[in-house]
Amino acid sequence: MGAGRALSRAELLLVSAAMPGSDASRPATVPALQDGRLWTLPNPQALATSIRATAQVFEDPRSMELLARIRLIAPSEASVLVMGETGTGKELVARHVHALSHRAGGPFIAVNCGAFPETLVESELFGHEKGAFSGAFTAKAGWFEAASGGTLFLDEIGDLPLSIQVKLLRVLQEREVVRLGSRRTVPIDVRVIAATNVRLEEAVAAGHFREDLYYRLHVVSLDLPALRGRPGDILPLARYFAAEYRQRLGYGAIALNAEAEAKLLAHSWPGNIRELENVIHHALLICRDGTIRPEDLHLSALQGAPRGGEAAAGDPRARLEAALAAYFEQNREGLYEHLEDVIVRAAFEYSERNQVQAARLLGISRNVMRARLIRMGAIAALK
Ligand SMILES: Nc1ncnc2c1ncn2[C@@H]1O[C@H](COP(=O)(O)OP(=O)(O)OP(=O)(O)O)[C@@H](O)[C@H]1O
Repeated sequence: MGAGRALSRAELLLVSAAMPGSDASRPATVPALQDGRLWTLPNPQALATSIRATAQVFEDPRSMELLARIRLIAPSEASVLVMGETGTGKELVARHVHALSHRAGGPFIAVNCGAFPETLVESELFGHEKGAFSGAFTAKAGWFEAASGGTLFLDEIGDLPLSIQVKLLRVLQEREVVRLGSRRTVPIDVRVIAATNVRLEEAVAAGHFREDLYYRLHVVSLDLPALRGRPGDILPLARYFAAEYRQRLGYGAIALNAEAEAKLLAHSWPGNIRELENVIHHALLICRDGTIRPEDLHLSALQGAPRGGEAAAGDPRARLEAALAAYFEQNREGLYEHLEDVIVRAAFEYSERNQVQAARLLGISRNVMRARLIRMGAIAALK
């Protein structure tokens, strides 16, 4: 891997998987950058557990109703529209629908429609042929093809430009895609779950969202209540996150005292479950002798305005990008070297420390892989 070479798709995938906060909607773990490290490595076991179990807390009666509805609709093939404020668990619910459907053995692909400019979103969704536009050096399947046999989760569907909405409607009706720059139709076998945190009816009335697409997606809908509307979930979720992070951080037993619980119950949770998760994670890092007290709970001053939490905290993606830009500026010299180390290490961990598999994943020889791991101190020279 020579300096200055562009990263391949496999490498980029590994890097993005290894990035904390790689999901645009999650707050980035920017402090890691200040330690002079770009990415922390995912713990494959923790990752596997979270994906396998997608442990969920549904204890409030409203959540239990939701769970019953998920179970009811999961086996059907109908498109689903998941609605709810930011952080209410739309993606988690979509994964659950997928896991309980006949498509559970197929891929689940989650895409944030708002994260791509109009010019890119079309080729990302539907794919493109080589030479379809400047920069299309190779042909590429889009998300619809990639999700074949499984589920495509289209988050922030309300952000799709109108021109793409027309095309999406066609694809859903015809069940086939045409890659950009091609005339050939490719049949697709994908269930679409779309999500929105804006009222799509209002977007339809304002002319920002096509009515026909709205009805097409709305065959089945799941309306996720805000956390303040399901108070019975607050403490079970807090305990769940405390246990989860305690384990990840390797801490001993953790308990919330009664005053801390009362403080959690009194808050309005504008950032919903994601905010609660962050609050508990933070509390765990600063609490003493295994007890979370009210002073360990740093709650936002905002009161329940949809999307308010995120706006006040600043767009996490923008924060990460700014931090990355600063880091790139300061570390131009060793950057590629560093990226390569991250990729090699991530591949090694993903392959459960199997050198042959890791080498295969990156398309390099085992000897190169081994030499690299020794140089990085990841394995001993005489092993
Ligand atoms: N019922 C639940 N039990 C446990 N954890 C949950 C539950 N619902 C959501 N979470 C967790 O809360 C966080 C936010 O959930 P998720 O990303 O699904 O929300 P979202 O509504 O898709 O957010 P956004 O609108 O910002 O895309 C995730 O870490 C998720 O695992």
